Amino acid sequence: MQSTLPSLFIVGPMGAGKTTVGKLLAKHLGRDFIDSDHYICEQTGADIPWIFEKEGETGFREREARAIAELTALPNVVLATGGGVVMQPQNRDNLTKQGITIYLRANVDVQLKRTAKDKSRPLLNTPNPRAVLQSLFDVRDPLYREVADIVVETGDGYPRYMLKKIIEALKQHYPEHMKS
Ligand SMILES: Nc1ncnc2c1ncn2[C@@H]1O[C@H](COP(=O)(O)OP(=O)(O)O)[C@@H](O)[C@H]1O
Ligand SMILES: O=C(O)C1=C[C@@H](OP(=O)(O)O)[C@@H](O)[C@H](O)C1
Ligand SMILES: [Mg+2]
Repeated sequence: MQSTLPSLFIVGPMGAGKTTVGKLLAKHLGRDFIDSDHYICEQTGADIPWIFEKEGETGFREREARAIAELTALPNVVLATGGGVVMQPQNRDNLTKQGITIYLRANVDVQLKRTAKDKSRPLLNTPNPRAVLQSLFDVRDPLYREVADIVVETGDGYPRYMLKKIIEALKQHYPEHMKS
């Protein structure tokens, strides 16, 4: 029975497809979808570039930690997080204890391609986004792995294919929750 499946949290780097695939996953499971970045923007009444500009990354991380504490406590949701969520121990703790965490893993080439045109990620507003993505990946990949119950590799597959892979992984890891 799907109703007993805990809340699902999606982590991974910028451009992995957390927001896009998370929405599809929520729809497929008939659950509410929440994106922590959207939630933070709603609560703040401002977008992410504005928060970074006025409050710095530190201000954004404080808002993010409060949002994650609230959102990971909700039952029956699919929650897409921002790529930096794993940097704070209290976020890792909340993700680990309150639901099933899926690491959507993407290499730097894929991340670069998918984030190139979008200017809403302040950390990539730099002359060398590839170098930034690589150094973030080096630091964060072990932390994503630390919190993840499931790791799903995203290559060239379209969002629908990623959805299929996640459903297959959930069925394999949690057959008791995923009888269809
Ligand atoms: N599997 C995929 N294949 C192709 N494009 C994708 C895929 N997943 C996401 N995208 C595209 O990549 C961009 C970033 O996706 P997004 O969901 O915002 O990533 P994240 O939330 O992990 O940063 C969007 O333009 C989205 O349409
Ligand atoms: O990797 C990061 O530190 C960030 C990722 C972004 O979310 P996405 O991973 O959804 O792009 C957003 O939270 C913010 O720009 C910071
Ligand atoms: Mg996102």
